[in-house]
Amino acid sequence: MISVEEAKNIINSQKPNWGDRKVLLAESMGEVLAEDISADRDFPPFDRVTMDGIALSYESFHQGQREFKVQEIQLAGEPAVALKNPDYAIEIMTGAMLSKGCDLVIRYEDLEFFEEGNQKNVRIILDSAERWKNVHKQGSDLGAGELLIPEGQLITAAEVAIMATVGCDVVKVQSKPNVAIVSTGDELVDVREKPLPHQIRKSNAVAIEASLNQLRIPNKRFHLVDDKKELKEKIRTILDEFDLVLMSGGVSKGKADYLPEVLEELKVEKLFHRVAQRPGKPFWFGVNEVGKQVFAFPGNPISTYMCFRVYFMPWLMKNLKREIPMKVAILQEDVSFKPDLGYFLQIRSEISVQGHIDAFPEMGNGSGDLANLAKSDAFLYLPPGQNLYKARKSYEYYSFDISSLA
Ligand SMILES: Nc1nc2c(c(=O)[nH]1)N[C@H]1C(S)=C(S)[C@@H](COP(=O)(O)OP(=O)(O)OC[C@H]3O[C@@H](n4cnc5c(N)ncnc54)[C@H](O)[C@@H]3O)O[C@H]1N2
Ligand code: MOO
Ligand SMILES: [Mg+2]
Repeated sequence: MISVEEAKNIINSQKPNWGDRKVLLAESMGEVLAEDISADRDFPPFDRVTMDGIALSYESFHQGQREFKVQEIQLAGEPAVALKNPDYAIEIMTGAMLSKGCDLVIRYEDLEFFEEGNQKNVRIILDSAERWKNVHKQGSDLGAGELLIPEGQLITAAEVAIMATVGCDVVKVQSKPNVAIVSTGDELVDVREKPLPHQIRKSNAVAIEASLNQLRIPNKRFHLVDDKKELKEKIRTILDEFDLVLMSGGVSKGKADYLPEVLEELKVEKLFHRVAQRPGKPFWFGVNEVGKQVFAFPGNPISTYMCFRVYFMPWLMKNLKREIPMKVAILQEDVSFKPDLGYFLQIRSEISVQGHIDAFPEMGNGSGDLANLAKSDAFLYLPPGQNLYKARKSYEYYSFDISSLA
């Protein structure tokens, strides 16, 4: 049996490759870039005027000239006009290409206009200005061909804006895994069915399906009966079709717990079976020859959900570049737990006035007590090696609410 930390390390050492696909830029938010994005031209692409005002020759201004004839108006979106000679200035707008022969822009706030006959003139009421004032010089941010966003970066609104400006209307992103969710067990009936006295509804697989749907991870749910031959045939096909498999039930020591055997017969190499934890001790994890992972969670509902949340979710999100930040919460009551196992305690959390997470134990009746899940909203990890966990200490915290990742 291995420790919680060892199990996490083994899972985290799996580096999956789910390939890539092309998506429309407008649908790329939250995806991970699968290509480098480079500048298609200089940033900015021309000497860009940054203030509404006039463009003129710096040399004339520097020599002390303060009055100029207004030659014409140049708006943003028009090709650059040429200054006739240094006695002229051109009225120019923010975003326009700097007029040819000009290397200074003075804003309207520093100008006075006056007429001489039909000629519109301008007077600059400013003592000094440097060359290129109010001009965002071509290529000053980045040169054409230089790297703007590296492959592997999460796409947020900032990346979308940059990609739009370099003309990427379609973008290559990392694919998300196509996940098979497999529940096993002859006692299980569908959610819509009315169970007979010896049956129960299959809640585990539905909870996983809903969580994956929230994160927009493609998935499909299967149910397999406790028959070794059928399990082997169906799991073989599922492994062919899907990138990874999440299973629930059938991994303990029962007479119908065939999964560890079946998976090894299908050449899924066992990387661990059994973790020193409660709940979830019989957790099985392996990988097949082509690198597809199988997470076989113990069937008790809290065990399945705990292993999904604590082991699978952080690994999945890390590989989608959406690392889940590790949080801690402060235990509010002493908790006694004797077995030498890591204990994932169900807790109800409250935010204290100081902004900490306070954790109130909601013990319930063990890993089959599904009803207790509704009273709690997170797991608190109490590491092995002690019998009494004192109040006011901080422990790793795993919230049930994953909506911030969606
Ligand atoms: N002799 C031993 N027996 C058991 C051990 C052990 O170490 N020695 N471990 C116990 C622990 S801990 C757990 S957890 C369970 C794990 O059992 P399995 O993974 O083999 O799961 P099943 O036997 O198929 O089912 C267990 C339990 O969970 C219910 N279940 C299963 N799937 C679902 C589902 N999709 N939705 C809702 N409920 C489900 C199932 O009906 C059983 O009640 O083994 C202990 N036994
Ligand atoms: O430890 Mo088992 O996971 O149900 O209680
Ligand atoms: Mg069993």
